[in-house]
Amino acid sequence: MIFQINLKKLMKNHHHMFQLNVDFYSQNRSVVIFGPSGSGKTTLLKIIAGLNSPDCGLIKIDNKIFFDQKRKINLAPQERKLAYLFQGYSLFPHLTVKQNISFSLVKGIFNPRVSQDFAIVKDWMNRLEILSYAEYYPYQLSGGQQQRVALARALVAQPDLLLLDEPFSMLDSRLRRKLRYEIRDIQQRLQCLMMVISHDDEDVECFGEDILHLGKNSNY
Ligand SMILES: Nc1ncnc2c1ncn2[C@@H]1O[C@H](COP(=O)(O)OP(=O)(O)OP(=O)(O)O)[C@@H](O)[C@H]1O
Repeated sequence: MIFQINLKKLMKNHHHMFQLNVDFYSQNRSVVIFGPSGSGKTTLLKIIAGLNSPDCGLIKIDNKIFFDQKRKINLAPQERKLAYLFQGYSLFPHLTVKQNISFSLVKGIFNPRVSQDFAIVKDWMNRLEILSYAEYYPYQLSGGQQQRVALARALVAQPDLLLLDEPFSMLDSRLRRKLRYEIRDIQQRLQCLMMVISHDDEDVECFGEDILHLGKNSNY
C-alpha cells in the first residue's frame, strides 16, 4: 500500500470546533484531495507535511512511517523528504525569484550559495515562464507569478512526495494546462508521489489516479 492515512484531529478555538477524520488507503502514486470549503483539506496536507500533528492514528507513505501514535513516531518535516506548496506561498521577501527557488537546494537564507546559478533552477524558471523575473523580489510580482515561483521552489527540491494546495488557483487557463502536464511529466520521471488539493475537474482528470473525498460533516 502506498498511502495509508488513518487519523483524527480536533481543531478548536473559542467559537468553533472541527473534527477531521480520515481513513484512506491507496495503491496509486497520485491523489487528488477533494471536498467543500472548510472540510479539512489544508489541515490534512499540513498534518502530512509534519507542520501539525494528529491526535491519534497512523500516516505511512511508501513504507515510511511519518506518524504512528502507538509507536510514538512523529518525523520532523525535514525527515519526510517532501516539498509543499501552500496557499499564501510564503516566499522570502528579501530574496529574489532565483534565490527563493535556489533556497530548496542550499537551505538557509544567509547561505551565500543561494545566489549561485543552478542549471535546474534556470530550467524550471524557463518552464514556468518566470525566467525574465529572476532578479525580481516577490513584492514586484503578480499573484500568478508568485505562485509559479513557489511551485518552482517545490519542484527543484526533487522530493519523494509533493504536496500541492491548489497550485494553479491564480493562473489563467493556458498556463494551468501547460503546468498540469509539466508537473505530471516530472512526477512520472522522478517517480515521486503527489497529493494535490483541487476543485478543478481537469486537475482531477490529470492527477487523480485516486481521489480522497473529505465531507462537510465534521464541523460543530
Ligand atoms: N488553527 C485553527 N484553529 C481552529 N480551527 C481551525 C484552525 N485551522 C483551521 N480550522 C478549522 O478547520 C476547518 C478546516 O479548515 P481547512 O483550512 O483545513 O479547510 P479546507 O478544506 O482546506 O478549506 P478551503 O477549501 O476553504 O481552503 C475549518 O472549519 C477551519 O475553521
